[in-house]
Amino acid sequence: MKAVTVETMRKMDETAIHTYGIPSTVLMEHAAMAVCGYFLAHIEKSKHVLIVCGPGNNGGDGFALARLLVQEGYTHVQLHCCVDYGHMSLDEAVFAKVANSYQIPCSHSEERKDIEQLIQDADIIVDALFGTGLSRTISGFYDRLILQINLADKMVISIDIASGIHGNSGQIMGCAIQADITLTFESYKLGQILYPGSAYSGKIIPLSIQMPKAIEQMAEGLLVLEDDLVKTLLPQRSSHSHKGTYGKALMIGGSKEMHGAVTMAAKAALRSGIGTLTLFVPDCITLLLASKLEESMIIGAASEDGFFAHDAITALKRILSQYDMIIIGNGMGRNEAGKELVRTVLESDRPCILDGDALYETGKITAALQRPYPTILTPHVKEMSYLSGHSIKDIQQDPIAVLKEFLRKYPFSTVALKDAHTIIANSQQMYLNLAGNHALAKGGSGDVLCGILAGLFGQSKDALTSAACAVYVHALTADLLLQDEDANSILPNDLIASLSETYQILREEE
Ligand SMILES: NC(=O)C1=CN([C@@H]2O[C@H](COP(=O)(O)OP(=O)(O)OC[C@H]3O[C@@H](n4cnc5c(N)ncnc54)[C@H](OP(=O)(O)O)[C@@H]3O)[C@@H](O)[C@H]2O)[C@@H](O)CC1
Ligand SMILES: [K+]
Repeated sequence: MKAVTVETMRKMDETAIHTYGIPSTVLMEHAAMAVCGYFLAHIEKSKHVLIVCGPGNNGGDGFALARLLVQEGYTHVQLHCCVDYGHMSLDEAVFAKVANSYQIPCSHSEERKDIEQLIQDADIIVDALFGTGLSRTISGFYDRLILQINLADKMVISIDIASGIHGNSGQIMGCAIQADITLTFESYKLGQILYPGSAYSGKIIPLSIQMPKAIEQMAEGLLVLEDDLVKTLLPQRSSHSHKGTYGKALMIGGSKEMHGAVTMAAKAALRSGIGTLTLFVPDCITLLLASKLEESMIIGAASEDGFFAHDAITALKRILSQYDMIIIGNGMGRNEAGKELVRTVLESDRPCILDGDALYETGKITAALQRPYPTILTPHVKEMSYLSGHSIKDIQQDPIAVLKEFLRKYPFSTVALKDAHTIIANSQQMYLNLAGNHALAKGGSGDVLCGILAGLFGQSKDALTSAACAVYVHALTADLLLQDEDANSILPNDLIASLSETYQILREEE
């Protein structure tokens, strides 16, 4: 499954229609059948269903759905149509006439109180106002209608995309339906993944409308991470292997006040298959870490006021080349010595992972990212702002454009841009993660992700796939924990303790 732009979705529709010769009304019927299938599985036939139809094919889906629901035995189906036949798209008019011939009640009133009554009588409102064809700010009658629906506090199911969200940017075009569920066709639309569109979409459920498989495979878009895909990307372990096979990693970080960050990153790396792990930490926390981590080696470097001191740089230069990969940043804090440690790593030829404070320091020396060696960065939006020079608002509005620009500048980099929906990208390809939940919004969660990434990268040596897998494993672990525990109480250490279960699930054969 991919997340695509409106233009790509339109091209996919056109290919199905013109190259494969599938009539557009057949696609619309398939769309309505898919939505009807959702109703049959989740919604009782006695519920009062109000379907509000706009002027385009999204409205056509609504009319086609009305007929199917009635045919399946739904007893209270009511349509509200916002335009007359003359102002409908051709396909919508076809299905509007069919619904009419079934004598499904259809209101056309623009009177506020009439619509209010329909809304009050409904248990479920189906939003078929606008789909991917929304082209301008919503105003007038539609604006009032959307407000009335939002205020009614009924269950709202949006067809394809919550009306009012711009399908590419996720911006709200004046106003938007606040959906509980969005049943989206064939591919996710970028706008429903990006903020603020994602906040209006409710739970997004993709449904197939039986397009030829090759169309989606060829389409340009972000690949959405799912169990089946991650199973194919996850590094395999071989029975003929030894610790050297799975990476010799050096993890640089920690400080007197943030030793927990490097500890959790280390534990997650160890539980994600790294071959050997050596920690390089300020010497004031060496003993503390030694008492918490038995499986890793620990090198204490010069410290000052609880952070790395300048002499740590010379020590690092002496040992750096002995390792296959470097991880730097977790709990390191921000000081001049830390910045020079980051520079030392970036000026070496070692593949590296930059996390936490190392991302902040890298923001001051971005030219060093032009290195021709694998470099994985795991910024959240604020850290991406340091790295890219773009404002947080710009990044949230168009993360894909910011990522593309960044990766054009630093083509050996791989970025996991962390947000509610993390995007993982290199200059060739992008993945999108939709798994995970708010239990992850806690200090230390990012360190666990970094550790998972280190473990997987040590095994696969492939920056993009290990970053994609790490993000998904981290998120899926939180989702699995949420089945039995409350989000308040799920801690980063619980994620580490549950990693084995997640890996087992992802290694299961179909
Ligand atoms: N193609 C296919 O094969 C399939 C497509 N499918 C379905 O079709 C949907 C896309 O259909 P669509 O392209 O007709 O767009 P949609 O959003 O329904 O309406 C566009 C209309 O709205 C109007 N309009 C726009 N903005 C406005 C505003 N602010 N205020 C007022 N009016 C506004 C616009 O006017 P115009 O810009 O032309 O002046 C035009 O009349 C897609 O999301 C999916 O649900 C499925 O059936 C599967 C097969
Ligand atoms: K809609």
